[in-house]
Amino acid sequence: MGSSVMSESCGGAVPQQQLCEYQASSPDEVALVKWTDMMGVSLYRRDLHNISLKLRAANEIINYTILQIFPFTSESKMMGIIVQEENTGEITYYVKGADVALAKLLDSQWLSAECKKLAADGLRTLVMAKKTLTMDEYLQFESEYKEARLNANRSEHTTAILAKIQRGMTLLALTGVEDRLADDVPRTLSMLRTAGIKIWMLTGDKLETALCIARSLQLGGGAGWHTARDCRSRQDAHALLNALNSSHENMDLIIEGETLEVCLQSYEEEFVEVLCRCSGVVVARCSPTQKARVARLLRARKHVVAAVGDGGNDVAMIQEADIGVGIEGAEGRAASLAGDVSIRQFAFLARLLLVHGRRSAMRSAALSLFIVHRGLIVSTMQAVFSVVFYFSSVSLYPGFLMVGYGTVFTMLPVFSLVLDKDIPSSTALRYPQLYKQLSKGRQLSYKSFYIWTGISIYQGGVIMYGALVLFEDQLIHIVEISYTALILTELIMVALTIVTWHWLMIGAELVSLLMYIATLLIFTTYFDGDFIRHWEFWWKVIVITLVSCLPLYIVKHMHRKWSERQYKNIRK
Ligand SMILES: Nc1ncnc2c1ncn2[C@@H]1O[C@H](COP(=O)(O)OP(=O)(O)OP(=O)(O)O)[C@@H](O)[C@H]1O
Ligand SMILES: [Mg+2]
Repeated sequence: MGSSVMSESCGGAVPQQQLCEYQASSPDEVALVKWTDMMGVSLYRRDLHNISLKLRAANEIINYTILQIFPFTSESKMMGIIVQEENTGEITYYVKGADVALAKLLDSQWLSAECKKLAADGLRTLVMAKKTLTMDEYLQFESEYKEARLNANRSEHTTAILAKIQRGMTLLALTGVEDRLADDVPRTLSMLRTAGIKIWMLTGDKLETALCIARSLQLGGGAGWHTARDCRSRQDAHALLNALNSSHENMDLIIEGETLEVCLQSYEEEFVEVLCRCSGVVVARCSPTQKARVARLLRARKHVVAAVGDGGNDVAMIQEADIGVGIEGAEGRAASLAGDVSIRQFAFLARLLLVHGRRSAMRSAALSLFIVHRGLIVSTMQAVFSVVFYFSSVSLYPGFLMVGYGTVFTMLPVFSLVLDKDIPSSTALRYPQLYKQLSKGRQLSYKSFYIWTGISIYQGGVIMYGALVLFEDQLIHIVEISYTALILTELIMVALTIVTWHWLMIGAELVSLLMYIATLLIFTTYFDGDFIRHWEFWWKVIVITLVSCLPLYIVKHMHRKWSERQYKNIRK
């Protein structure tokens, strides 16, 4: 009955089961249509205006004309359709939706008890109901509905008109569809948890279904699931907050979207604090806006939020989060189009975060620090030069050399750092706890910034002071020696930083070096060509470069050996 269920190429003499592929906005609908097919009633044809059903046993085709469709919205949590049977002319209004929504229309004790039973088994429940309308009733409804849709306050008016024909509906069926988890989901979640990531599940499902799924996913890591009781008022929220505050530190909490809303309205700060203390959080019956709100609340408290979703109802949350990950799958492409990153399976999330995420954080940090280093070292040299020459404003290097320094001589090796891999992918996946180190922010902290500032000042000072005071008195020779030492220092520093060599990195280093040697030989205006051929030039350059780089190499080597022994052990 779903407006979005479509059957393709079902006509003709070919047995339809072999050709049909059903498509729908929700996988539940496909499951239901496939099930009726197995039972002998198949969806034979479906277009915008007609539905044909085939009763296999009687070899009979029943045609329906679609009179109205009421699409699913997360506010109403149901969808409806009005159809007219072609032969009898009977008009029927069918509705299917969440039990909470339909329970308001049906007076059935049986329904809620059965729903709970199905949900406790982890099944996604849908309730179906129908009502037969006379032609007069339908025509009156149609004209009122049309009018309501033209009204400025459209949604309010249409809801009121719909409520009118929804009176006196009869329960038709209750279905429970298993939302089977993909194979690797529990393993992926446990890897992410080991990586220090807190996992919250926000779902539109019933509380019982959500709890069952959360258990099978082993989502909680605490002392057991605590179900937050319903809250309707500020007093309820206060009582709940007190109860939660006094309960176990490490509990796992499951709460309904509406209750969460009430609690947040009155005690936002306190409640978010309680939620953050829990080791597992599940919000059931969560509307798309509530999902987005949760992401916003956490971001406002300086947590980094990655939202992962696969349905249209996750789009708002994905857009609200720091990192939105959309999964392309049975529920369409809305989430994957909205996300910053799109993946095909939930299991790829582990690789996305633990390998690529970790690596890009490391690489961005290394690149940023190197760019600081590259700029600061040459500024220090200019400063030393100016100070020695009585604060004169003479530029140490002519513009052409400065351009060369910033581009062809150093750019390729520095940028090739984005190809560096500190550990192989398999190791990053085998030891998710390595990801945890990122959260300490050591890669790009004030400390690392100051260390690199210190290194730049030391190296700039050594190169310039060495070239000036220790060895030379001719300006062109000072320029030549210091500039060569500077380029070599930068190339050596890149080489010292690289952990895993990529052939492009070797290429970048060699190309830069060759370019520089070629420049030395060709541009004799800036360099004294004869001096380069002198052994004196080279040993001076080598001594200065060694003094600037060797201490760093020793310190770095010792640091790696001593302080990161644990980390080094797993670096294969
Ligand atoms: N196409 C539909 N027709 C009728 N009812 C639906 C439809 N889609 C969802 N529902 C009902 O509305 C409820 C809320 O749906 P919603 O799409 O917000 O979340 P969900 O699909 O249950 O879970 P998730 O957030 O994990 O995707 C569902 O649990 C279901 O009972
Ligand atoms: Mg859904």
